[in-house]
Amino acid sequence: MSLQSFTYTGTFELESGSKIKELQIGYNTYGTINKNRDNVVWVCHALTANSDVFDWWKGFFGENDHFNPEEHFVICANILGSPYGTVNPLSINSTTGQPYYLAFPDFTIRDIVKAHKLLADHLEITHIEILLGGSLGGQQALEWSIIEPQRIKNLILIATNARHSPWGIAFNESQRLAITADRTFYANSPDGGSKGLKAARSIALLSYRGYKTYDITQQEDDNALTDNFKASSYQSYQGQKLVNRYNAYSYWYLTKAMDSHNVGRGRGGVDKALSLVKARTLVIGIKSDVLFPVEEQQYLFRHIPKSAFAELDSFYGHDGFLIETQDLTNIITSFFKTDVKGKIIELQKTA
Ligand SMILES: CC(=O)SCCNC(=O)CCNC(=O)[C@H](O)C(C)(C)COP(=O)(O)OP(=O)(O)OC[C@H]1O[C@@H](n2cnc3c(N)ncnc32)[C@H](O)[C@@H]1OP(=O)(O)O
Ligand SMILES: N[C@@H](CCO)C(=O)O
Repeated sequence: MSLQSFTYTGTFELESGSKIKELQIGYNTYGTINKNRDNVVWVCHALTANSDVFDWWKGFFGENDHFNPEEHFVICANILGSPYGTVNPLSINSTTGQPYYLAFPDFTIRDIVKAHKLLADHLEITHIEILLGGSLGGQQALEWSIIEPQRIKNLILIATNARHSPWGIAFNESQRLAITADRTFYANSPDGGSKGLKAARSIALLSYRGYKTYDITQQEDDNALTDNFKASSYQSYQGQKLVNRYNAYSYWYLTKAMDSHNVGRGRGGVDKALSLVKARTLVIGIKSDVLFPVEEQQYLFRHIPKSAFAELDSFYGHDGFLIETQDLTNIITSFFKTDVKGKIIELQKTA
């Protein structure tokens, strides 16, 4: 179904104590909820995706895919701060009548999840059969499973972590430095900071892919070349591709939200928080992921009570979670066929 919208008319209080009035949330649904209300699949999207999961996760979500509207009622909501239908820095601040831009309040992964909860309540979804997400989406899914263990039956965490790492924060800070080096960022206009955003995305790409990805896809045949390399134009192209569909303000705030992720904050530490997850959990890591290395998912596996672990082999690195849809389908199919506790799922490769 096309983009739908829900506006929470109460005052939405953020973890920082700041408040947002009239929280608008854009979301997509696919399929129909069944009589027992036990076919809900809720997807938490990653950094720059949107609620149209049938568009960006094709091969995994779609008419003829593993998660299809015939069997499942799929929901994906645009996250707080993202520019695809939910309140974000380019939205009009009802108090001033002007767009927020840099007056948008800082928010955390917990605030993003709090908005998901409001939407779930509004849609009367008391039971989520499967909650899943990769990367920043996995951070939300994990956080949600800790605060509402009764609502979530199965949890699938892909290429994610319990607490954002110093390495991940450093990548985000370098991207923010690129954005703020573009002084137009402070102009508070829809395309402010575009050049900075382009540079930021090219930095991010280095963490989403890896040496091997570039070696395979951007290798030169011409030994005589001294300039104008494919790898250079690729960086520039990917940076511009994001500028064409996103804005520097949402990106800046969302990278800050990612940095804030720590399930142990105020809960007596990460291990204690992970022990609160009641969902039957599948944790998937990607061998070549340099941003969320597989040790982070093994850690989740060791500390979430009813969990299984699988490793996915992809030369794409972290972004493999968006691309290796057949392998994801195979792993998830195996997971739902077995009753697992502390099980390592071997990936069954299809020819
Ligand atoms: C409204 C919307 O568009 S929403 C978009 C949805 N996006 C999301 O949800 C975010 C999540 N998705 C992603 O991050 C990405 O789409 C991924 C990871 C799934 C795939 O990344 P892609 O950029 O498609 O793949 P890849 O890294 O192979 O790059 C291919 C692109 O780079 C171009 N390219 C490849 N090599 C070069 C080069 N040397 N120089 C210039 N361009 C190059 C290709 O022509 C291709 O261009 P296209 O995207 O216009 O077709
Ligand atoms: N490529 C992903 C970020 C990595 O999780 C996105 O742009 O959402």
